[in-house]
Amino acid sequence: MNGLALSDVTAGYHAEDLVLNGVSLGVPKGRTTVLIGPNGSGKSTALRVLCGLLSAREGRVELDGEDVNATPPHERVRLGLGVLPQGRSVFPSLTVRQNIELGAWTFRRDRRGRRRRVEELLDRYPVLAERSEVLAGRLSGGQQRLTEIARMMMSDPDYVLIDEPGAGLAPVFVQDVYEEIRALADEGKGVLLVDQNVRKAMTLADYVYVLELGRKRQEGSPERFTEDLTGVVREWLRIE
Ligand SMILES: Nc1ncnc2c1ncn2[C@@H]1O[C@H](COP(=O)(O)OP(=O)(O)OP(=O)(O)O)[C@@H](O)[C@H]1O
Repeated sequence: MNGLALSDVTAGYHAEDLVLNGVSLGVPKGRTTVLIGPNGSGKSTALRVLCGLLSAREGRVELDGEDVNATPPHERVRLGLGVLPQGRSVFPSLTVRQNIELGAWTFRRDRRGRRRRVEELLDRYPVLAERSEVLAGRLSGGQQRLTEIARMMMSDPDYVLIDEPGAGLAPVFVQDVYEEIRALADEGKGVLLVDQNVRKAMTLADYVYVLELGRKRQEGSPERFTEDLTGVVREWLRIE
């Protein structure tokens, strides 16, 4: 079956405790799937299992029908997975172009292909093209995040995992980053977005999963949640 999926997955960091407890979710191509839940509910852990930084103890991790639980992260990139991790991950003392080139794992034996792909991405993101030889540390937070997106796009992934894309960004840049995420789904990629900014994430969502204490609590179309979003969030925060 096409899609990226967790099926009945249990996972944890220490032998004695489980962080994910029988979680199933699916990320189809061309759609934005949003994963929300209170702090510590296991959202980032689910992303780690999907990208291969943590193995599932039980259950299946599927990429287009193939069980990839034992497949290392770099191989998953080759199979079509892209990751935008939480927090800043540009190298400030490298140029924008060099930062983008760092996503070239799939082109490591193809220098010409690598150069061509960097140029394609600079064409796609004119803001970065204008600053391609500038050190990434001198860019605004929004431009740094865009550089990270361009780096992720070097391998032209089918699925992208995005963790808290607006965190640490000034509000004026947040909207641009969400627009870019929308564009990724519009061009056919399967997007899995983990976000604390529930309202913002809902504006992009085609389908929503709610995690609580490592279990799937609810799932459905965003309309279902927007009607009672305040109620859901109040419940997390334990507001009476
Ligand atoms: N590297 C780690 N080693 C040990 N425990 C961890 C590690 N990362 C997360 N945990 C624990 O796993 C649980 C789930 O954390 P996770 O980061 O997946 O939650 P989250 O839903 O993404 O939370 P947040 O919204 O705060 O980012 C928490 O209890 C956390 O303390």
